[in-house]
Amino acid sequence: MFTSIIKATINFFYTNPSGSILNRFSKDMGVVDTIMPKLLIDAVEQLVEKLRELKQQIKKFDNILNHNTSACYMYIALNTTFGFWLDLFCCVYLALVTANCFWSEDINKGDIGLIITQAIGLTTMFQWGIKQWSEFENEMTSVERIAEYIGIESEKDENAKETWPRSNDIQFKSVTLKYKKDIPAALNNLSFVVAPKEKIGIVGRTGAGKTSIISALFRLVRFEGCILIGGVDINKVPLQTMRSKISIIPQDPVLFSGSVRENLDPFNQFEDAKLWSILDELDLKNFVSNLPAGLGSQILEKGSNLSVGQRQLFCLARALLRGNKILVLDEVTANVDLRTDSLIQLAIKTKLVDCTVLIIAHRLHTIMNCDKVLVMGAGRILEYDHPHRLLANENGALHNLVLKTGHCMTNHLKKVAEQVN
Ligand SMILES: Nc1ncnc2c1ncn2[C@@H]1O[C@H](COP(=O)(O)OP(=O)(O)OP(=O)(O)O)[C@@H](O)[C@H]1O
Repeated sequence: MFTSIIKATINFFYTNPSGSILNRFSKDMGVVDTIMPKLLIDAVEQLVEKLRELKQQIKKFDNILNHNTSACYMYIALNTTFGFWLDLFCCVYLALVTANCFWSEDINKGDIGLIITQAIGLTTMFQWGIKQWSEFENEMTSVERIAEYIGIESEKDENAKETWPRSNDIQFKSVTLKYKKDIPAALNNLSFVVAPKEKIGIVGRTGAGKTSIISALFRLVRFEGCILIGGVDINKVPLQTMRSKISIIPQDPVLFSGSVRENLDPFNQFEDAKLWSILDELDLKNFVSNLPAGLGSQILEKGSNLSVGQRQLFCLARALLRGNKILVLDEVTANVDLRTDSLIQLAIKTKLVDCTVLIIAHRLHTIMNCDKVLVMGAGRILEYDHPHRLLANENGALHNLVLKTGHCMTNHLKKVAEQVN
């Protein structure tokens, strides 16, 4: 660089300021002399280090491969040796049998052939049996490995509270639920309290958010805010425990292919007498006892050999058996005849006295006996009070809903108005 600069044309010195030329001789030369060699050395060191690690890895791999191959080799060698000794043993046995045939005078000559072929058949069977047994023994390692995992220590469920819930009150605190980010919330800052043993009817137009309340209660969808049952945040209770303590009878009742007994008591926890008494209470006793095998009679997948009403009643029977203190009925009476409807209403009144019951209803008369009615609209609470008090308010949401349901309920409304007056 120095020689080139010395021999440079004068034009170069006109166009390049002396500071810039000095910079090449000071800073740039400094970088080339001090920093670059260090960087290069570091880079090469890293490469060498990697190569060394790679070499070690290859050694390790070779070692492991050697172990594996020697184990395989031992296995094959042992198998071959075992086969060899087995063959030898059988040969000795055959030789002894044959020799015995020749030396023994009692044996007919014609039988000798038969004895030898039978002995050969026997040894073949013996060899095959022993080989299969030894294979079986070898494969037992899989059983051992499975057994090892069966016995592993389970994670301790610190939060599992057998006693939960101590009381069956439900409290929604500012619950907001959104199914997707870019759509409006299905529940909007919802807060209400259900006292223990209260029967609450949940009504509202389609899409108002009734089912979403249940989705939040069962933690089917994530929500903001909190829901307390018995004073405990349900998010802090293990999901399995939480769901097992709330019974739900969905609109489409869940029955599976199996006996009546299995459908009522899937975990076989109750005596037949208890099952019959529940069936009796729900007016199903006659029906089941007239079936060919009583409690052992078959119910088809989804209960397709039962009417919708019977399916609902069977589900209700199952819920009653479980004895959970919180029950959710989702549009239960929407598709049933009036008799089944009144049976379900009666069961709620008489059998579920100690239970907190949430009833989502389209048929408004079904929730008129409830302690309170929650009227939903666009994910918010429009009204929440005793049904008769709500009906008395002519501008109220429930009053309007009832007016839209037609003649039968309007009469009911008149009666209520008379009672209130
Ligand atoms: N899985 C879902 N994904 C996206 N949006 C949903 C989903 N389920 C419900 N929604 C929306 O959330 C809102 C409330 O629905 P929800 O099912 O709670 O109403 P509902 O009152 O039970 O209605 P219905 O009486 O017709 O059953 C509706 O706008 C609905 O479109």
